[in-house]
Amino acid sequence: MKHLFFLNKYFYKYKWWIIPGVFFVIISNIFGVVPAQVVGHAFNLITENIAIYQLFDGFERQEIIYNIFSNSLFFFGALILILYLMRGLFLFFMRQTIILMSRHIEYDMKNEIYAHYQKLSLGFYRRNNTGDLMNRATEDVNRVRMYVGPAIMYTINTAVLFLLIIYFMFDVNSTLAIYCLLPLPILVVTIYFVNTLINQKSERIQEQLSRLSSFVQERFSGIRVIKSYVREKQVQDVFASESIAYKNSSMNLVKVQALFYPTMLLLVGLSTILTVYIGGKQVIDGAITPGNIAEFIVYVNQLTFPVTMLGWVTTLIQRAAASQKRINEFLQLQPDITSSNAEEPVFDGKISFKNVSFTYPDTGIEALREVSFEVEKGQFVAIIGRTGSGKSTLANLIMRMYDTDAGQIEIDGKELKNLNLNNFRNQIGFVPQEVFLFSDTIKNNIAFGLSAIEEGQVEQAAKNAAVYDNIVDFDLKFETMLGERGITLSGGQKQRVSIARALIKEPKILIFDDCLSAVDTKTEEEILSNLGKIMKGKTSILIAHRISTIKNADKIIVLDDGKIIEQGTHNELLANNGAYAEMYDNQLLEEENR
Ligand SMILES: Nc1ncnc2c1ncn2[C@@H]1O[C@H](COP(=O)(O)OP(=O)(O)OP(=O)(O)O)[C@@H](O)[C@H]1O
Repeated sequence: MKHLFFLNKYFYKYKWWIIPGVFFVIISNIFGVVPAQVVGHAFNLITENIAIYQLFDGFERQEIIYNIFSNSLFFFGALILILYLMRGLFLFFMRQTIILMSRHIEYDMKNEIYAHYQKLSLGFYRRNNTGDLMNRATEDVNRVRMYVGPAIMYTINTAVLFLLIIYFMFDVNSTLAIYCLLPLPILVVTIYFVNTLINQKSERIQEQLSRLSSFVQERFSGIRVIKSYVREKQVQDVFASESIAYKNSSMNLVKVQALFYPTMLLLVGLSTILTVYIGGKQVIDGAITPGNIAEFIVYVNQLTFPVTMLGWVTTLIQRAAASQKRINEFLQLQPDITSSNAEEPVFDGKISFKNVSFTYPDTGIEALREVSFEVEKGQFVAIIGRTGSGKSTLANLIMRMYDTDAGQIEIDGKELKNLNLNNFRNQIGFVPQEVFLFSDTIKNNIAFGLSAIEEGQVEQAAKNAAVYDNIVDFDLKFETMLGERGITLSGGQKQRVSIARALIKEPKILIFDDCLSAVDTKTEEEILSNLGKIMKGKTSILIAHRISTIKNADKIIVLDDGKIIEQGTHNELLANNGAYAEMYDNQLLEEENR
């Protein structure tokens, strides 16, 4: 329950919704309870008037008595109608305030969670799967909304109604009141247990459903593999067995649900029988009028629904508390990477690594060991090495996706940890190894890093990334949609769109993480020659596997098992006759054998 205290700040924020809301609940309940008394009076009127009417049988006055009697009845009928209309009106206001407030809170919470997620560092996204992150921001928020809206509304409603009815019941006759209310606690407890059972079963069904949907989603994404290995039948069988588990659980739930209403009606029926029986005895004793019995029956029926709701509300609150606990777990996480510096300098692009070591916290893999090197302003530096040697890790550290364990990274002589991170990242153009394009137009994908696009900027970036000719071949050119709703680009085209996205920013530091692997050597040369022009005077770091890509670099750093084993220019490294020279010979041999 304590987790729900987190929501108090929202109740405070929306106090001008909840206070009138409570007021409307009270008024609507007063209008809901008074008709029972009118029914009681009407009932008494009927019994008394019938007796008088019969007394005047055969007299002229009988007609007059009939008229008075029917007019009074009409008056009572109209009064009940007006009272219920007023109740309806205030119920409308109650929902318009409390339920609307819950929607506002839901909106605020989703935004708060989303904004917080974005602040958390890359490591957080590695540790938690996307499905879990999404569930907490959607399904869990929805459950919390059921608490801040319906649960609170029904609790206040039931409490107010209960107090009013109990007051009126005891005002009429306390013995009858006690007997009428006797079955209600049993109703609350029974409904609570049935509801808990229903919830447990629903939860299991929900889990099965999400397993089924992820299964379907994954298999459809991998449909090419399934078709080429002719595994449709096997996949279908797995799907059928998953579905049958879902079907059985659902049928199980229906059985419990079928118990719900009969149980409720049975207990309400019991209350009504008690009212009539005990009430009848009280009428014989002269303690109450027959109209009071009618009044009590209306009260009992009015209490049924709110009391049923109590059982439901209890489970709503329990579920909301569990959901809020999950939400809080992430909301209370502090980002590993923070920066408080507000300065916004323009960087020259000098980078120094001083004895930098880094171990991935989640796997314990030591990816970099005492790495030291310097990149001067405007230099073109290449990083090469076997797979898993730590090249991408090095790029991630330059962008401060992670903080180093030991040693330090300096940009223009200032420690990276002390820089304004957003300002720094804004001046970097990064092309990741695994291209990621959004389901959007090519134009928006290229201009992703810009707030405003100038005329011709996107086209120029596409030309620089040597992808312009491919794009203008599409019918919709730069407006072509990518992703699930649009076309699929080839691997090389994707890489080049991703390069254009980095180039359009005109970055001070450009980092290419092995992003030329899917382009042919001719296109690669074109891109590199364009880079030479665009990045003149600016720093470029190029991670690559092919020596042909990097042999013109000002400096080549050779990594092996997280350590720098050689660094220098192409010619210097060849003269060294070390690992680089060996790599070069091997690649030459491969080319000759092709
Ligand atoms: N996010 C991560 N969490 C844990 N370990 C990681 C992570 N990323 C990389 N590693 C590990 O760190 C080591 C270095 O990986 P890195 O991606 O830097 O190599 P690389 O030289 O870029 O390889 P490749 O040429 O194949 O891209 C590898 O052993 C890898 O398994």
